[in-house]
Amino acid sequence: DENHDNIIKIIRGKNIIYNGDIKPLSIIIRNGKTIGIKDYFYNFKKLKENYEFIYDDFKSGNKGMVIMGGLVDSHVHVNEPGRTEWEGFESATSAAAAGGVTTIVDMPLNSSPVTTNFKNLQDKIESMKGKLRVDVGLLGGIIPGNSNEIKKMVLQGGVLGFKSFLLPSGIDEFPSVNETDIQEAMNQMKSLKIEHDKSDVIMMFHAEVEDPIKEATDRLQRENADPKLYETYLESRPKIAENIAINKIIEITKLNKIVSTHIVHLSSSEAIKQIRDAMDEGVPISAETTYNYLYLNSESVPYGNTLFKSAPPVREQQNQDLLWDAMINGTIKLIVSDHSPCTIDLKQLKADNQSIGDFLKAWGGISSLELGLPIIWTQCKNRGIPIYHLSQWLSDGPSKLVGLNDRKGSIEIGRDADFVIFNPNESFIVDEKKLLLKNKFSAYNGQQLFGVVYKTILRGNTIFNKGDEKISKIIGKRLIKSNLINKRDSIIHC
Ligand SMILES: NC(=O)NC(NC(N)=O)C(=O)[O-]
Ligand SMILES: [Zn+2]
Ligand SMILES: [Zn+2]
Repeated sequence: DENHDNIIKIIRGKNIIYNGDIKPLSIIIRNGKTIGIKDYFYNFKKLKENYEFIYDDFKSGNKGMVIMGGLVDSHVHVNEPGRTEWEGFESATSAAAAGGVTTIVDMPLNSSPVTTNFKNLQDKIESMKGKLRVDVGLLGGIIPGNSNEIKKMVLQGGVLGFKSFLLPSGIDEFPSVNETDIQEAMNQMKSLKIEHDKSDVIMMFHAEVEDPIKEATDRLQRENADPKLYETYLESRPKIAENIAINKIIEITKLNKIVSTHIVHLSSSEAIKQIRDAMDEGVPISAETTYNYLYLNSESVPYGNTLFKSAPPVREQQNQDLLWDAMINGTIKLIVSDHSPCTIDLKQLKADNQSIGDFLKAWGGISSLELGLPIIWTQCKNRGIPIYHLSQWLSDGPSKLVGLNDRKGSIEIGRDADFVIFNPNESFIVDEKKLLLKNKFSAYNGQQLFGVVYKTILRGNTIFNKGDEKISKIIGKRLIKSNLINKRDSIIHC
């Protein structure tokens, strides 16, 4: 395939993010892998073989371009098979490529069937064939009574981890779990770690409990609060719903010691301290936050614009600032999209962009997969945060979470030659109609963002150039953890 042509390819740039720094370098690539990182003025004749440039700003002039490892987005709801009118592998991986994202990890819902057993996993893998524009990893789902599916989904299905909800997910086929269900799953995960030589994978949780949300919602409805007012929705999902859930997960993780757990899409800044204290005690727990919680704030959500609805909710500006503090002090090490698109009617909106939706009835999920790099860079630029953090937070953090960091993440010898080339000083106004996503409605429409993607490279192959309206190379692969690839059990490949 495209990765065995044995030709030496070179990327030479003045501003390459490498090893926590940004400097002029030449990157040597062969068969889809980074095999050398040399000085900008390296004498390529030393290679003693033909080579070609993928990108070289020595002649063209740098024009401020920055090069970093391709983004890894470990929290994407692709929703295929089944709900392909919401998204699908073709549109999701095309949007990813246009956004400099070279790896995505698909959540076990809102596809139908949900990925909660080996058979459904095979259906999912079948549905991926001939569609992948970037590399894709899969997560399984933990629901009541399916813990007997865990080992097979890892050892033969190659899932990178599991996800479960502590309250209803919004999808009937994917019910929430209680402590008993979690412990049953944990027992299987421990066995994977001990009996199957460390074939352990990450266990992720949607961390909100239901009671505080029910109480708040009932009170708001008794008070006749306006459901089209974002404030009403925000009050219906108080931080304590996250704080209690996270405390439960920390206790379960402490009890089970060797199974690593992860809090997805942390929004409550009040939970940062308990997560940090647990991490400092050596509890194998981590947390992510999302592009949305680090860019948007509740004060700015327009009346009735349910495109801004997610669960947990986008909270106040002050909460956003505290999440940024947690990024900078290393409590939160990764930022993901939690791309959760749906059709516009499920948002209680019409396609006219003027309509007003009911936040309490609308689907919870914000669509942002294609915009992560400019969303986060714009915030970093405004907050004076050095640009090399992008590689740590948007590439290395997510790839470490799902055990892919031997191949995916920041630029490094031995890793896949995945890169994004972008201009951090150039801005654009988000035009939702130009997004490659299937449902072209965005909470970010009209925003001025800095960081224009010029080129995306997947394993040494250019898959996107600025201005491309479709991604024609279909060279994405399904990703399985390296220690499982050569397992005696037959891994099913897509
Ligand atoms: N079923 C979903 O897609 N849910 C997602 N929805 C959000 N975040 O609003 C999520 O991650 O919980
Ligand atoms: Zn969730
Ligand atoms: Zn999600």
